[in-house]
Amino acid sequence: MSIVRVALDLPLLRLFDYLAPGASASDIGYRVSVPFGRSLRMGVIVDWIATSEQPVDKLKPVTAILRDIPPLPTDWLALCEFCARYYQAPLGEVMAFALPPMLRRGKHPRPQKAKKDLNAVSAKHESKPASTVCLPSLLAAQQAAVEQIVSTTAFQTFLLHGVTGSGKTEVYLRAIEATLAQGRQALMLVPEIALTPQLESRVRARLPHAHLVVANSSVADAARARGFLDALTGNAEIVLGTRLAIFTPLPRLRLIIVDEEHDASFKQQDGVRYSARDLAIWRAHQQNCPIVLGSATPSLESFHHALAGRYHMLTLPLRAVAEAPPIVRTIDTRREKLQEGLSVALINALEQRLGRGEQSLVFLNRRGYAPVLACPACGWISRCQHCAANLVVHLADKHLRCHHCGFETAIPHACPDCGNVDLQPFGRGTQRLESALIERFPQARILRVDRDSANSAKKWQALLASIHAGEVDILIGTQMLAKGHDFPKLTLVGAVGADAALFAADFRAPERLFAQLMQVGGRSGRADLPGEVLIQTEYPTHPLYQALIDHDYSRFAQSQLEERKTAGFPPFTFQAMLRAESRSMGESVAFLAQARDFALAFADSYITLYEPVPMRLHRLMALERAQLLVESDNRPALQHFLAQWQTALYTLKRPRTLRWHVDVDPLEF
Ligand SMILES: Nc1ncnc2c1ncn2[C@@H]1O[C@H](COP(=O)(O)OP(=O)(O)OP(=O)(O)O)[C@@H](O)[C@H]1O
Ligand SMILES: [Zn+2]
Repeated sequence: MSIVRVALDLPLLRLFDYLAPGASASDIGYRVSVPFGRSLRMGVIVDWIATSEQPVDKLKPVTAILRDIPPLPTDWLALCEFCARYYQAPLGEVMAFALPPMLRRGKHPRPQKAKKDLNAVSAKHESKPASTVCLPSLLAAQQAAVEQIVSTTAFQTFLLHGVTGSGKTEVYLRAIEATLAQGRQALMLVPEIALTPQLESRVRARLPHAHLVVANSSVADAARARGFLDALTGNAEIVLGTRLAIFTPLPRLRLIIVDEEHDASFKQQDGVRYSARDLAIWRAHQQNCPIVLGSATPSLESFHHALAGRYHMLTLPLRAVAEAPPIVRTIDTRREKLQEGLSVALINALEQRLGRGEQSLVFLNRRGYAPVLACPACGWISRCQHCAANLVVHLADKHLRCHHCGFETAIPHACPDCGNVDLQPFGRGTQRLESALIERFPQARILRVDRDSANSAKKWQALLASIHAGEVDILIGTQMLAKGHDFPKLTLVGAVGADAALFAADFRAPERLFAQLMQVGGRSGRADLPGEVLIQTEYPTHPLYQALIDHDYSRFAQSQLEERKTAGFPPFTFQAMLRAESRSMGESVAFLAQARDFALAFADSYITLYEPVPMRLHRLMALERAQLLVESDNRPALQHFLAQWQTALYTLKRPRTLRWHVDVDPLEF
């Protein structure tokens, strides 16, 4: 018998066998079209076998094996298998996600007309570097980092800890260049789509002849499929993309770079809940090649591994161009009546920059005008009908909007409960800050950059261009602006509203706040002008702010690690979350309780199962959500437990509308 085993995109943990007369082991990795129920489905052949556990007369024949593109290579299948196993997802779902949409549907892109010479495989990176580009001579620390990376021929995880503006990107470029010179491929991951264009142009400027593929969800269907195939066939030399790029097949992969490795965007929060950074490390191990995790504020997980000697730490302690890092100060707002959220000290500093023709950035990580609209007469507040969240006031287009489900409604003229016409916006978002600054500095050119003002790639590029052209005096931005950008005329960063994150319930909140402030502060004083960072706070002596003032990531990180150790949080324990959502909280909790009882029967002493509880955002899009935390200080034990549990969970009785999923190494609580 010639039988193929197929992974189908179904929420089932099993594979499916089909008859495939004439098939052979060399068909493993081809996409295949098969009958399923009353329709046809696309899948991937993951095995070729002689006998099935199913009776042969029950097996249906495949409809067609699609050999129009080369088979997906074994190491790619192995990556998907690992991802499925580790993150407790069906293999077919992982593969469907890992393939570009066009290939997943069984189509393939039309071959592109040969582009004139652009990617000509001939005249590229021969011995001398691209002649027209003038290479900066590396600082000693950069040089040392590059040498260590390029001289490493086997698997090794490097943690490139470099302060903002220390020239990490320069190190990546050199390492990529060396990789390409050996005729190998490099993969570079960035946390956000918004960061790909500028990096792409830097790579292209440095390696103009290299065949570069960009992989992210905003790339058009055909181009994405073509990029995937270019990588698969070995034509592409550099793949640059967001987390999904980790699934690009690369037969000659020799170097992986994960920029801003601490960024939570590397973890997918729905569907297949994988961490691209962690998969990248697995992939580097699989390929026996070096991987570089870069950050000014490494994740505590990575830093912990580096301290323990599992990762090799490379440090860039100095900025590459500016003399000194920006001076960081706190502004004590305890005794001050703020003017629309702004302290006198910050206003003066902004004024000074205006006078000198320099740029400033006011950082507030909350978009909209105000987080809630309230009625002072009766206590009504704007709540989302579908979520356990407030509707945010968006004055720019006169709407109340839920930032969780997107529900929106016009701002009411009067209180829906008592008719009072004097409704008050409470708190402050970027739009409100913008109005306040326009009022205070009428002569200044003020630009707000957040997901509302930059809601398309085009708008975002236009905003960036006008900042670079020096057409802006004061920028107002969320964390969108905090990452990766180089604005030479920016000399002042003011942070407002940061305190909120100091006492958040999430144990990762301080880590995120520190990273955000460090990163946004790092936007200032990157060229020859000195930078200053002012943090408005009611807790000026808080150790987190003190560590920022001293530019001491390491002190902050070590004290956080101490706290995590005492509290038994990651990276000292490993976690997984079982979540359920349904039309009633009772149902969701009951399902989890049942799952817990079930688990108690086989969970060994390594496993701690907590009680099911409502999630913090306990209602989202009219679904009531609960979760159950599982913890262990032994990762293999946790993995073993989850695999058993997962199988059992599929058999549990549940209301038809209830959905559940497992999230391994969750970042959201
Ligand atoms: N050795 C060098 N000599 C001169 N200029 C350099 C050198 N290395 C980097 N630069 C320049 O310094 C600036 C910052 O470098 P780069 O963007 O690589 O830093 P980074 O660490 O990646 O920054 P961040 O993480 O803060 O975005 C860039 O303008 C870059 O061209
Ligand atoms: Zn909502």
